[in-house]
Amino acid sequence: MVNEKMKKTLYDKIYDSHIIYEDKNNTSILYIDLHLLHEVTSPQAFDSLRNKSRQVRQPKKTFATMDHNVSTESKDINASGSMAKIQMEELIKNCNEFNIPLYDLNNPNQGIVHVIGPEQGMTLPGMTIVCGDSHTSTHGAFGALSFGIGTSEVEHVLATQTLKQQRFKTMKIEISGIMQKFITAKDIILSIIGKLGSSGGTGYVIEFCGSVVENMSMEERMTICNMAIEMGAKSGLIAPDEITYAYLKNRMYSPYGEYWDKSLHIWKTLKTDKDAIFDKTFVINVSNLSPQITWGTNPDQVISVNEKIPDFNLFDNLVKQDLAKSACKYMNLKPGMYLTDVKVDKVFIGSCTNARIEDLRAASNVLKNKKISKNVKAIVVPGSGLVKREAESEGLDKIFINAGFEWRLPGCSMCLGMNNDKLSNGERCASTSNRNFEGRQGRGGRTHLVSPIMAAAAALHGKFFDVRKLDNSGNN
Ligand SMILES: CC(C)[C@H](C(=O)O)[C@@H](O)C(=O)O
Ligand code: SF4
Repeated sequence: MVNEKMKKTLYDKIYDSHIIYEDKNNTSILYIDLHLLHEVTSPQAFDSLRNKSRQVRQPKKTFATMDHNVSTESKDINASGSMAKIQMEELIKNCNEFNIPLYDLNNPNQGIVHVIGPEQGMTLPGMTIVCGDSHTSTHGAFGALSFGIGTSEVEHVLATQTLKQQRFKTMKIEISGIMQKFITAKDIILSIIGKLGSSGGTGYVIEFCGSVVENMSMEERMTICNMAIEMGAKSGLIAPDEITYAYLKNRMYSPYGEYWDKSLHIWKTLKTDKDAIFDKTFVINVSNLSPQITWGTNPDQVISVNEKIPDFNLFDNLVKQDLAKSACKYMNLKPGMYLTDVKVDKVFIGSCTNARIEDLRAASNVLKNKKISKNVKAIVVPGSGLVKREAESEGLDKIFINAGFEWRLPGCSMCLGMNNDKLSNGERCASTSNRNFEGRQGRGGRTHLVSPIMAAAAALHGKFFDVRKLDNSGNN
């Protein structure tokens, strides 16, 4: 148990303030402030609740959206096939029965759960937030303790608004240096995952800090926390500050009037104490960072755009060598190759990692007055209805469409291919999403994770391209 006089990390502060009960083995029951639901991981939880004749304890602290298998071409519930239809219909039925607000296909603000939570002001500093979805870590960008849970835990939270938890270890990742032009939050988090490995964060909640993080927008911070899970971490956290408050002011569910002032007062205490001790610390300077691209089937198999695919015989352990070998085979690549010599078939700009307004602004800026390669099929899928409308009001849709992209409806889409947006066998994709596992975007599909501007540059050239070398004169 943490001694009250001890200096605390931000994680400990949030954790401690939500304990309802803690036993001598440090197992706690935590109060949950916000529970987010989507169509894929909630149906069994509701069924089970119904079977036990239980109610949803706090329907007003629960929000649902349809995102994973919605069509991005039509608002028709039948458009993504029968399984998708069943899951969406179940969600509608369950939300009606239990009085839970639902962002359904016809809601103008429907979108990816991790995009709409923050933009509607549901996600607030100091909260505990859960969802049956691993990328719930995204909400940590606001200084909220947020993590993914399994379906039986979804049921438990629905019924009790609490969750059994163990205290996790804490890791501090300090990001310093200067972010050069064309280097994005995506490049930073990919390079951190590359250095620490896909299990480097296992057992930890990671607090990201340092001058680079302090200067980041909320969109950039969300990209960082979103991918903390890809290094195995329980969650990512960033202390709230003026940038956080400015983002949250006047959002739909943000506190207002005197509640805003009271909240600010509390939010300002949400910082790791000066001498608090982390279980592990990692420091990275990003001044010399180049744009990153994954070459393998795991987010930690990543290189700079100007590097060759590594000779895995030089890797220090056999497991890593084997993984790299099979990844190269699946990806149809060889050590020593440059990805800038490799053609792409599809480009996907979307997902809860990189489908927010700033991501679309950045990508469209690269595409302005240019045409994508004839050999590439490219889609842009805004993270939410709000992002889509905002982008359209700025004319970004026109830039994408004129360049040759398809401008789609919001959803998870080709991030995981649960709708019709998939890669075919052997197709290669420059994707702004967060996972590149075998078959992630469709059976036999080959995914390379990149930033939105690197994805746009790949679309223009028909192969991977160093976005820093783009000609701004209007030629590709
Ligand atoms: C479908 C869902 C359970 C899954 C997750 O938890 O992450 C999905 O969102 C993903 O990104 O793979
Ligand atoms: S966009 Fe991708 S990573 Fe995010 S919740 Fe949807 S499927 Fe999961």
